[in-house]
Amino acid sequence: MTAKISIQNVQKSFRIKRNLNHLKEDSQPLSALQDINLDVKQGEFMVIVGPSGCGKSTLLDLLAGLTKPNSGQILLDGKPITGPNLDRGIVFQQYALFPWKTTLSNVEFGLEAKGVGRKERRKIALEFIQLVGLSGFENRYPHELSGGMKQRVAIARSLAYDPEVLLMDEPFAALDAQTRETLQSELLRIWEATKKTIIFITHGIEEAVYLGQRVAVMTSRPGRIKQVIDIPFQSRRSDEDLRSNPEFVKIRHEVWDLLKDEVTKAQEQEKSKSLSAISGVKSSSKGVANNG
Ligand SMILES: Nc1ncnc2c1ncn2[C@@H]1O[C@H](COP(=O)(O)OP(=O)(O)OP(=O)(O)O)[C@@H](O)[C@H]1O
Repeated sequence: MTAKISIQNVQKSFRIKRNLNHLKEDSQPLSALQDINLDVKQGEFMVIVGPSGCGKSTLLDLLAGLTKPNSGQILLDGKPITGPNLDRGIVFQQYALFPWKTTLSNVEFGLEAKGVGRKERRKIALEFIQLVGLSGFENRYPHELSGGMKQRVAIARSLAYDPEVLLMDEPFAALDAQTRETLQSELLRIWEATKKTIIFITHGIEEAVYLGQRVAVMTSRPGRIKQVIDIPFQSRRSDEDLRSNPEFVKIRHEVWDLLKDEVTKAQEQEKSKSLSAISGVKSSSKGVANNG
């Protein structure tokens, strides 16, 4: 069976300036992603977890079609992704809502772009506002909503135009712990109701194990897929507190074991990046002084 999404031998690098002299030849490649191979099934909830700076957002941008890989390809239903399209919905960490539009208009926005008529648009938007638990807040503006509510609007907006795949880039990272947990279980309910394929990026291990049917663990930069772990829980939304279930705790440890060396490496990379940035600033300001 063809995978819904197939990431094949994907590499991505960026050119970064070595110092503040804006000379083209003074840039060097930074390898962000290397040899990424991952197939995601139709209707699957796939979580990608990795340390800071390992290339998670870069991977999501590639899936969204916002950037292109240097080599390799990403297929959606067997066809290469060549740019952004309404077949993929995206929810970012920052709410990305239009501040001048109400909840209803924000949710209707993608439908408008898809050419859905006014009456139908309203009907569909109201259904999704209800699905995310925001009935009664249709006429509120984003500044009148809490962080969690704004993220519900963003989810409703992405789902309303019926994308094939929902891409989520740390959507709950900016929320307080209680709101985050509530939205995690709400998201599972919404996923079960809509049967969408979801690719969810996080650096939270507990979040990954709670949400994912499979969890792909990434290495530190250049990001590769270190291992993909199957999460065996059938229904995660039972009354039982799954997070304290011994099996859950065991898998959480397993993911942490895979991740901890990568986190240490990522921290070392960050440290040396800051140091070279400082020395870059020093040498470039010296350059300016010498030139003067
Ligand atoms: N446009 C860009 N130009 C240059 N370097 C970039 C660009 N985008 C990302 N990078 C670099 O690529 C690497 C991966 O970045 P990315 O944002 O994908 O990581 P991440 O895993 O999402 O990090 P975090 O968890 O901290 O958000 C980082 O070293 C980052 O500095």
